[in-house]
Amino acid sequence: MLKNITAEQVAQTITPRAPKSYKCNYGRVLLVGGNEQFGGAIIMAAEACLNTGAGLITVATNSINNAALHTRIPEAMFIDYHAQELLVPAIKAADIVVIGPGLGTTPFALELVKTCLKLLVEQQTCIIDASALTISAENPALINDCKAQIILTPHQMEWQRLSGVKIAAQTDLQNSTQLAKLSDHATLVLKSERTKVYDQSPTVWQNPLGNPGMATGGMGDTLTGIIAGIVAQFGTTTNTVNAAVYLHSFTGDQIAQQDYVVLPAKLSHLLPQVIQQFSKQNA
Ligand SMILES: NC(=O)C1=CN([C@@H]2O[C@H](COP(=O)(O)OP(=O)(O)OC[C@H]3O[C@@H](n4cnc5c(N)ncnc54)[C@H](O)[C@@H]3O)[C@@H](O)[C@H]2O)[C@@H](O)CC1
Ligand SMILES: Nc1ncnc2c1ncn2[C@@H]1O[C@H](COP(=O)(O)OP(=O)(O)O)[C@@H](O)[C@H]1O
Ligand SMILES: [Mg+2]
Repeated sequence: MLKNITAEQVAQTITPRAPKSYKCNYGRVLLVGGNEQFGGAIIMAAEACLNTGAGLITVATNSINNAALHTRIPEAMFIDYHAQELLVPAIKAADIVVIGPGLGTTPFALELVKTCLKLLVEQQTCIIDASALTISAENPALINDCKAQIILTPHQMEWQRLSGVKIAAQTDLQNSTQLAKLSDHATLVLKSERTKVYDQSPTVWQNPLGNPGMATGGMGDTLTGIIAGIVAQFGTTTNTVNAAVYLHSFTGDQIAQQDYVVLPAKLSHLLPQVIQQFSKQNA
């Protein structure tokens, strides 16, 4: 059954912060990605995650990206992703691990995906995006064996690679069947001009918002960061994933009222205001 995500559901999910709280109440997120070529992808994901309100953010990336990361968001901590002795404890300490934006598909990237997916446990959430999806397409057991709660965020070509379902044949029934084969505890955010969210139930959720100004590089990296930030604070459920998808497009639509193209950085900067607006609706 196809249902639209609604503003009311989002407002119910995004609750105001408790006065007696501190950073560790809002989730510890580790973002892994960004090679020599694609550092911007993991920085955009981290910036969106920060602006969504995650309590503590660490970025494990190529060291070449450190200066750019800290120029943009000094709030984020940095780990060189080659440093196993730092990476392994960071994976174990995280509530949420994002893997893939700008990671590339080299043998080293494959080793990183393996390290993350094998170490994670049931209480953690892993958001698998971009290059990590392409890598998993070649190594499907990685997702199947991962114990963490899984959120997959493919665009249509990434989903074709991962599921084997051709873009033209990506109907709800096919996607649900293929998702269940990949993992019995994964949520699928299948991105398009009208993104749909699939869990292991017969209900498929459709995002009613979004605009073609959002068709620009980095927009999916930004969504990944928002999903990480929302689930870090409000738990991993279909509702929280839906809320993140909705907030991303809602913010993009606000910007497109004036702007021809929706820049990911601008979307990220508007997020704290938009999320505050939703949090106050049921206060
Ligand atoms: N500033 C940066 O550093 C950026 C780096 N990026 C990274 O670049 C790497 C490759 O990702 P890409 O997605 O660019 O490349 P992919 O090769 O995974 O996907 C692009 C290909 O898919 C096809 N395609 C079909 N339907 C599509 C759809 N609905 N949306 C998108 N593509 C569709 C395109 O024609 C193209 O051939 C990833 O690691 C990604 O994170 C991107 O996130 C863009 C920004
Ligand atoms: N025409 C469109 N209308 C609405 N949303 C769009 C449109 N084109 C792209 N998007 C959104 O932009 C994002 C693109 O994701 P992705 O292709 O992974 O980007 P990138 O990897 O470059 O960051 C998705 O969230 C998608 O829903
Ligand atoms: Mg992408």
